[in-house]
Amino acid sequence: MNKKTIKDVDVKGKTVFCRVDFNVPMQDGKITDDTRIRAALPTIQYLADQGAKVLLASHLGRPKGQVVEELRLTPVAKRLEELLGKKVVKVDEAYGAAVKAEVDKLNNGDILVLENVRFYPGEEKNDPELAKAFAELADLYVNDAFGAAHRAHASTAGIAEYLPSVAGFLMEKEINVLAKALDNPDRPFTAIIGGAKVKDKIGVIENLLERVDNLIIGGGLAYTFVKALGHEIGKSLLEEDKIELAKSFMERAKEKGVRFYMPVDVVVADDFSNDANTKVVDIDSIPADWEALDIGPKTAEIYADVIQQSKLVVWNGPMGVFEMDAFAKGTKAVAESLAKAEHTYTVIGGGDSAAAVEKFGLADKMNHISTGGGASLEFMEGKKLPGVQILEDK
Ligand SMILES: Nc1ncnc2c1ncn2[C@@H]1O[C@H](COP(=O)(O)OP(=O)(O)O)[C@@H](O)[C@H]1O
Ligand SMILES: O=C(OP(=O)(O)O)[C@H](O)COP(=O)(O)O
Repeated sequence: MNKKTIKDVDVKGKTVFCRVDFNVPMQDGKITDDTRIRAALPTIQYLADQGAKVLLASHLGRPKGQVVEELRLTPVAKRLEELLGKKVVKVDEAYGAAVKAEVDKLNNGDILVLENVRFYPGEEKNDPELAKAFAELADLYVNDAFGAAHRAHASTAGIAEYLPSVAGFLMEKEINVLAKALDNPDRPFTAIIGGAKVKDKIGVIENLLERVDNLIIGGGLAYTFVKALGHEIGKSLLEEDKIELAKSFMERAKEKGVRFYMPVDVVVADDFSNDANTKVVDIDSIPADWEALDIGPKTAEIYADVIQQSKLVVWNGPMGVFEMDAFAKGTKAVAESLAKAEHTYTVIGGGDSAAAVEKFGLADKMNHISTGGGASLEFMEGKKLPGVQILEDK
């Protein structure tokens, strides 16, 4: 990464406005997965150890510019305190006189968690007045919120106009892993693209086709490709208006010498439910009234073989409706193959694929699980992330 990081600046005695992505899943006021808090610890710990006064800013959920009691960052600050084993102060606003008064009380190495930045309408509008108000609290801006790096908001982008701005360690790691994969991959390089809609993955498939050796397609989006090959797909997901695009992707793969893998068999169901009747059929035999909700065992075996032979695999999107056990086998087989591939560097592109790997208890077997779903997707599309662009070049 050609951006300055916290290692390139002196932070001792400085007040640092550190944007993190503490947008964690919550249920009944409890954090159900603290991965994102843990992922930010190296930066927070380093800043504190170096003698900075650390202000932590994050969004939580989508409160749309107003205070939503359940979306306060208080439980997050508490969890952070437990993880760090040291006192963390929490304030109920994110800028202004009351916050400034708390900041003035901080000693070097102290940590203060600000309130949910999306309680203010200016945040998502990237309002310069709000950005300035955030900047007035601090001497330095650190962006460690990779998961929100595709958002040009006041605390992820605007603030950098008013303060020296550098990346945190999580941001640096995420960008380095993804950039290495796209620009200088170890080969064979395989991308596995699944999930629900072709529409959401067009940019990623387009960009990856220029870079990979193998492209594996699965999930609901596969059936638009299957249809494009002339097979009947019954009631499986279809985006009629993307059939021509699917054809053009397959043609482009041929031109580029990219091996394009599609399901050869599938699990079909007579209902979109865990207790539906199911059977495994070949890809050219999907019954008219049934829908394909997972890849079949032959397909899973082929995909697993390709994974074992790859040096680098990037995975985005499940192979089937993995939330229901009846249709989780294909996604599980891919996850297990990745877990077992010792000579393969495995990158999980956030979102549902990360959730699937967690669900199967295989997270610690992956080399890199991105903390950003949308952000890693946009990066893999070749888009510039605003939260990175605004940081100072090395
Ligand atoms: N064959 C299928 N039919 C319908 N939905 C599917 C199928 N395969 C996967 N899905 C659904 O796709 C969803 C994930 O899609 P998406 O949001 O595009 O993935 P990601 O979050 O990994 O980018 C999951 O909820 C999953 O149930
Ligand atoms: O959870 C997030 O996105 P993700 O689910 O795509 O990884 C980020 O915190 C960004 O949140 P947002 O999509 O409300 O801007």
